Amino acid sequence: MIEQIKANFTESIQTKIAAGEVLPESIFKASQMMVDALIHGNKILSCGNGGSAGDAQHFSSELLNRYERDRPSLPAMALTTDSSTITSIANDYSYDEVFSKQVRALGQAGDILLAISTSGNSRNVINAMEAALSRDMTIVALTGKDGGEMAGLLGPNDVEIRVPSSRTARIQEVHLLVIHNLCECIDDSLFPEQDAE
Ligand SMILES: O=C(CO)[C@@H](O)[C@H](O)[C@H](O)[C@H](O)COP(=O)(O)O
Ligand SMILES: [Zn+2]
Repeated sequence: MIEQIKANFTESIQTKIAAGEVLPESIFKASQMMVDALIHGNKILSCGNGGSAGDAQHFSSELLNRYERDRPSLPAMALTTDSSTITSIANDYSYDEVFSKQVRALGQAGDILLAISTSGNSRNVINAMEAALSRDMTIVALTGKDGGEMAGLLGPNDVEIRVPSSRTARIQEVHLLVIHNLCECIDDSLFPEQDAE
């Protein structure tokens, strides 16, 4: 197991190095889409399953509260947190609808959906993207592997940030780094005068 643990560290580091070569432009583009939405009074909704649900909440908490510097709260909402809403939608309709029904209720034109899936094939995330497109929202998709079905849904105004790995855990580890970079770019763009701690 010790060798396996070491190999996991090595693989994670190598995945981050590979991602650092190919993802910075799309991360920056996604951050500027978010900045533009926030400047215009729009908000960011986020969703994903399992570890990606945690990532969706990690991102929204950093906008609603803060990332590294004191600055005003920014409007974001994870669609993964309201157990009453999620269980009733899953119970009465389908688990595939748990995010899309919330997007149709809360999403407004100009808002952004941060859609997170390592496979790109989670049906409830795909349905949330379709709901977002029907609401004239734009999409930032964090994916991995071959981008899955999610990659094929994106238009020219959307951004896919696809981690070059086929292993779910390694992809998730890079997704968190992507989220922190998005937060840093947003803060630098909107609040350049506030110093990071
Ligand atoms: O955290 C992990 C694995 O590291 C799991 O909970 C994982 O997120 C779940 O299996 C998800 O359902 C996978 O969904 P996705 O990334 O393919 O959309
Ligand atoms: Zn995990």
